[in-house]
Amino acid sequence: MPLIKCENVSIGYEGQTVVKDLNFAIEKGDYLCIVGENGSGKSTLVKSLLGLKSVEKGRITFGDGLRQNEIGYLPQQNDTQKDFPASVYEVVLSGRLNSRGFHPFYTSGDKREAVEKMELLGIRDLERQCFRDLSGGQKQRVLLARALCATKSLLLLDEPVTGLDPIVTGEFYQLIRRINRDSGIAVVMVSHDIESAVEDATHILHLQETALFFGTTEDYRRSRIGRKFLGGVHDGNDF
Ligand SMILES: Nc1ncnc2c1ncn2[C@@H]1O[C@H](COP(=O)(O)OP(=O)(O)OP(=O)(O)O)[C@@H](O)[C@H]1O
Repeated sequence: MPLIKCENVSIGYEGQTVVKDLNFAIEKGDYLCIVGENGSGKSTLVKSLLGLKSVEKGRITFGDGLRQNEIGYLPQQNDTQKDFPASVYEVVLSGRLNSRGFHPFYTSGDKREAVEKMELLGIRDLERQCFRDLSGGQKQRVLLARALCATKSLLLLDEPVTGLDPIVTGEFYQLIRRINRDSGIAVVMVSHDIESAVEDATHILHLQETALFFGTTEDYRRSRIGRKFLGGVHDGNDF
């Protein structure tokens, strides 16, 4: 059974449908990149996967032990998050909040988990530092550790490398790859960087009002839509 299954899903705002008739599934250990132009509905779909926005039609179901509140989410960066006045440790630990339900206090297990994730991502030495004083790359590692504290099976990353320089971007992709391959955690990443997406992802969902393509990366590379967006198709007759 898939971790997430979307069947005939349409989502919109005040009667205006933004994405329609989406069908795709995410299995354990998959690495899915969601690509598409600005305004194609990527973040809207993310909100529905997280349960923050209801669907107009169709259904999203969760399986294989995943519950909707156990998705490890790394949101798109905004200025408020950048200035968050908390220590690295507090930010990472807050990843445990979603699964705590009505229990407001962290357990020793939660604290152990936060330390483990900081070690895994090489940020243990930053634990007492204020989040807002970190570099962009360090902040993303902290937010990734936070997301990992929230899940055992699925990470959802919304444009995680925006604003990072090419070296830090490469390091970040490498981390995600390692987590996906070594821990078997499924990754769903919204990305504008199609070229890097096809390097790492096992599956591609290309959105443009609906799914222009959903399937394996290999099939995407061979498809007309894939070759067009990867720069391989130059005339209207190519197939
Ligand atoms: N809160 C909202 N109310 C009304 N319309 C919205 C809202 N949020 C997004 N939209 C519209 O929905 C469409 C899809 O937006 P969305 O942010 O999901 O696209 P996106 O693919 O994530 O874009 P980008 O790549 O620029 O982040 C756009 O036309 C946008 O204007």
